[in-house]
Amino acid sequence: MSAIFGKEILDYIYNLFSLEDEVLKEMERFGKENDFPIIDRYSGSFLNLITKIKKPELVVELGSGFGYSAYYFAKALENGKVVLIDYQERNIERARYFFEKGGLTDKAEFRVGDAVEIAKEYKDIDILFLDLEKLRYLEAVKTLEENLSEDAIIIADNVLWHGNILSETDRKAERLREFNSYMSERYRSIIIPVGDGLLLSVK
Ligand SMILES: C[S@@+](CC[C@H](N)C(=O)[O-])C[C@H]1O[C@@H](n2cnc3c(N)ncnc32)[C@H](O)[C@@H]1O
Repeated sequence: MSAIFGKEILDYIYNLFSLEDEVLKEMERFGKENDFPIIDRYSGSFLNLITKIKKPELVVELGSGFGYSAYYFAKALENGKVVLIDYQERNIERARYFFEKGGLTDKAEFRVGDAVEIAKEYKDIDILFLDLEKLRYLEAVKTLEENLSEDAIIIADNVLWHGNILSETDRKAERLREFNSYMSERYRSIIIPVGDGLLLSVK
C-alpha cells in the first residue's frame, strides 16, 4: 500500500464512511471482548455498498460467526435474503439475537453446519461471501460454481493473510495464493486492500 494510507488517513476514511448503527457497534464490542475475528468496519461498508449496487435476491455467506458481516449485507437488501452459515450453533444463535435487535430477521436465514455442504442446497446465488477456514476457499468456490447465478459476484475476506500472503512457510498463505491465482485466471477479479484484503470477482 502506498504511504498515504497511514493511521490518520485510515481513521479519517473509516470514520467518514462507516455505517452508523447501534447494533453493529454492540457487535464490534462483543467481537473485541471475546477476541472473535470479524471483518473490518470498512470492509463491512464495502459489502453494504456492493449489495446496494447489485440488488441481489440471494446472498450466501460461508462462515458467518455471530453475524457481523452478514448484518452489512442484510442492511442493504431490498427484496432478497442473506443465508448465514456457521458450524457453531452458539454463533448462529448470537447472530439471530443481533438480527432480531436490528429488525433484520426477515432478511435472513440461519443455518448450522458445514458451510460448503449447506450452500450446495442453494441455486442462483447472486453474492457468495467466503469467510470460512482459509484452507477450504478453493474447494468451496469450485464446489459452488454451478450454484452461482449468471452474473454472480464472489467476495472473499483475508486474501492478503495479515500481510503474510507471500510467506513460503505458512500453509494457509500457500493455499490462499492458489485460491487467488485460480480466481484471477477464471474470473474478472481484483483484490481491494482494505481490512485483511478483500477479493472481488465476477464471472
Ligand atoms: C472469521 S469468522 C467469521 C466472521 C464473520 N464472517 C464476520 O466477519 O462477522 C469464521 C467463522 O467461520 C466458521 N467456519 C469456519 N469454517 C467453517 C465451515 N467449514 N463451515 C461452517 N462454518 C465455518 C467459524 O466457526 C467462524 O465462526
